[in-house]
Amino acid sequence: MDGFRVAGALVVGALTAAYLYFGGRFSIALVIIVGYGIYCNEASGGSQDSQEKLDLNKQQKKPCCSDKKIADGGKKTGGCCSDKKNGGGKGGGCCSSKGGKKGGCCSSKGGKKGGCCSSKKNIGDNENTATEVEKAVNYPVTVDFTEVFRKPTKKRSSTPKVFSKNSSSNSRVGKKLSVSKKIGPDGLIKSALTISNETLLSSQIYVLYSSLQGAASKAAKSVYDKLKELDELTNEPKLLNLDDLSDFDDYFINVPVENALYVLVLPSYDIDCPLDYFLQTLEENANDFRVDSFPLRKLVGYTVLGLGDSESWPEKFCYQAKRADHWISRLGGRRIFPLGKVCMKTGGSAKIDEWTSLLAETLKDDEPIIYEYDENADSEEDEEEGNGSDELGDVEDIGGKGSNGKFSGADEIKQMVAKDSPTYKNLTKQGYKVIGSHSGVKICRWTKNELRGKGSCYKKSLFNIASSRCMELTPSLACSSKCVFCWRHGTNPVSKNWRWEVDEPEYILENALKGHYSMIKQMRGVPGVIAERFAKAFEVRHCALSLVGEPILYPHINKFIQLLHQKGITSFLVCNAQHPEALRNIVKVTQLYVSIDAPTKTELKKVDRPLYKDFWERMVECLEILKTVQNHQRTVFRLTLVKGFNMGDVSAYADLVQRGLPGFIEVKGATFSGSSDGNGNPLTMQNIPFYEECVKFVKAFTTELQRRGLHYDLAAEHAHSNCLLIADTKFKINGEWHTHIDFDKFFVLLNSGKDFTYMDYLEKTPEWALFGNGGFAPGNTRVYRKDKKKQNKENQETTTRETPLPPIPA
Ligand SMILES: Cc1cc2nc3c(=O)[nH]c(=O)nc-3n(C[C@H](O)[C@H](O)[C@H](O)COP(=O)(O)O)c2cc1C
Ligand code: SF4
Repeated sequence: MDGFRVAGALVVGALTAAYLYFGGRFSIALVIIVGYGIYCNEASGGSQDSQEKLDLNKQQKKPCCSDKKIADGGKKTGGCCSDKKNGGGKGGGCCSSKGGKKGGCCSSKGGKKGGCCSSKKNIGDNENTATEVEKAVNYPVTVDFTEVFRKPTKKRSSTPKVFSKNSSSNSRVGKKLSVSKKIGPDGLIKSALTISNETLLSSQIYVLYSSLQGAASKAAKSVYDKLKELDELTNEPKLLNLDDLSDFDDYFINVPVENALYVLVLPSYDIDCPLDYFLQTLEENANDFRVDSFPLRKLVGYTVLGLGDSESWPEKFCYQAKRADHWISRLGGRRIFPLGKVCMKTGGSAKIDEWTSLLAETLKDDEPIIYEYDENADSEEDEEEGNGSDELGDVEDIGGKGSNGKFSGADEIKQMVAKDSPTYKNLTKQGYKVIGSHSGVKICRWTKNELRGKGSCYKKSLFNIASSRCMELTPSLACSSKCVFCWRHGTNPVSKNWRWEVDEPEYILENALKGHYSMIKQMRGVPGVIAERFAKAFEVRHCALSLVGEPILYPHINKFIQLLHQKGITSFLVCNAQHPEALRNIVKVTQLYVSIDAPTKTELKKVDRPLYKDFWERMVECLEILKTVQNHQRTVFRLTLVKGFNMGDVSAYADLVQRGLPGFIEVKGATFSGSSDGNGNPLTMQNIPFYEECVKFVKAFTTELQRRGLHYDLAAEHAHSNCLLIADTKFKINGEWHTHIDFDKFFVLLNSGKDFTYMDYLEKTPEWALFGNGGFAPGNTRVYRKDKKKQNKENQETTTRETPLPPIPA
């Protein structure tokens, strides 16, 4: 066959040459030669060609040189190195075979199909296949860090420096972060992210802490001081208390600056504490489909230092720090240094120093920091099986596994204020009686004052309450806001919803009354106590449901109110306008308050620091409820004025009044409750308005309401506590204000079972309580403080600004 083709070629060649010799056209001669070539090729490859292609494909799935089958028997299929037969074969060239037409191999520049080794064209063709080959044999994948350790383009250095010893010429300049995927020996996909020390040193470090008793706050300060000493740092670190953050999302979904690095210093408590809310927020964000899956990838990195007590809480040692570490990692944070766990019982501060020094060294060290994580760890199953952890994460030992697959530490129903908690100690130290695990009573200073004939509270002036027979109580010490003027902020539990053990309403009322009466009893030796008032004080007539926290959070609030009424105790319920559903369902109360702490969304966020993201919508909904579903109640807007926060815009307040149409608007200047250090209350005396400023505000407010055609006017006042009352003019009957309450009538109506409204239990406002008359109740003797000028010798005060007062009364 070959001889025939050679002869044929000679004949065709000779004929073509003769054709040209006799003046034939060159193009036609070329066509003849090429046509013959194709003919020969078809004839020889013909039947074998398709099989050849198949074989070739098979070969491509295998490493070339070691393919025994090909080496032994391949004739026209792409052979390979050392295949002598194929060495000169036409169909399958190999090493150094320059002329191979098909299936070239090593160095084969011209190979067209199924090549190997360094044939450029073939490598390109087989790229995907090659990856599969690697996977199939589970080749170790080299993680290339080289592009990472380039100095970032910034002022610190003029010449780009290669930091890594592993760097190669392939590195791409300017990339700070490299992600390489590999399959670990366990078959799980792992990623390695690396970060340069230059990036760390030029980051903005935030030392964030939470502390109940001060240890974590001290530790955070020491970490902060130590990091501040690092000359290599471009930016001075910042020290922040987590309790002072008005919105965790500003730091844990968004980041304050693009080069932020967090160092968290966290204690652990197996009782309810503010840290719970922080952890709950992290967890919620990690599971919230509306939140970007890895919002904290924006961070340069983070690390957590946990403080705890391994002797007393061996199983829950630093469990909250571990949880924080876990959730930040789940949110995409890159751990740049291992979680520290320090037992504060044994050499705590030395260990904190050691951890901090190592952290500082790590920041400076230009060795690669490799952060590995298991991408499969995102599912709860993995958490359950402990797969979701890495060596540093150490998450599987955080509590046990709850029935729903979450950590038991998170699942356990805790007590809101357990007896051994710092909150409990704080409260009792300040004269509170904690009832059960979530309620509290405290005898109010006005109750004591009235017992001694020294004046009554503003509710006496505005609504006829007998302060000496009033019990101030909350069935929920926890709140869903962190108001700037709340003196309890920083230690009381915060939560959007109820998540604690629940005490029965009967139990709470019985023990609250016991607690209240025991506190009254203590007054018997106090000079000046009026015997008659003292005796009557053992028959509580009013219950101010406020004190601290959010009473409406308590799941049995309605039952509790009904129990009060059954005992002939009136109910003054104050709520924070964040729980519309609960408000909608609230039963008849003597007076229903809604706190309006600011007139606009921005200001409300600033003042109340609410936990709900839709806090404004919630408040607006509550106002609508007052106007509609609850319009049979005696409704009151309570405004607490804080200078510099919420005293600017009477018009915006008027908008809210239009929405809710309350019967009354009670305006009260905020009370100074101590300095901001420690309790997270940012107010100073400069934020406490003078009474004159409150009056000015109220007058402007009333004018604005009237300008809008709303029938409100200034009705009463209690100058002593910076308090004024604006009322709907429907309470001005025959030219006389009726802002007071006929309590007997209220109970008669309530017990009648008939429908009734607030207009059915009114009482005339006495002269002394009307606006302009000061509101100091008769039967009491005004006492001036020694250091205070007697501005008014009558039984009347004008301002409370000079002396810090106790917390805001109900
Ligand atoms: C009531 C209470 C509960 C505690 N629970 C734990 C705990 O579950 N795990 C732990 O490791 N440490 C626990 N501790 C120890 C504290 O975490 C440790 O004392 C820490 O230093 C307190 O920090 P702080 O002073 O900043 O609040 C508890 C301490 C108290 C008082
Ligand atoms: S201030 Fe509040 S708790 Fe105190 S007596 Fe007046 S209404 Fe009652």
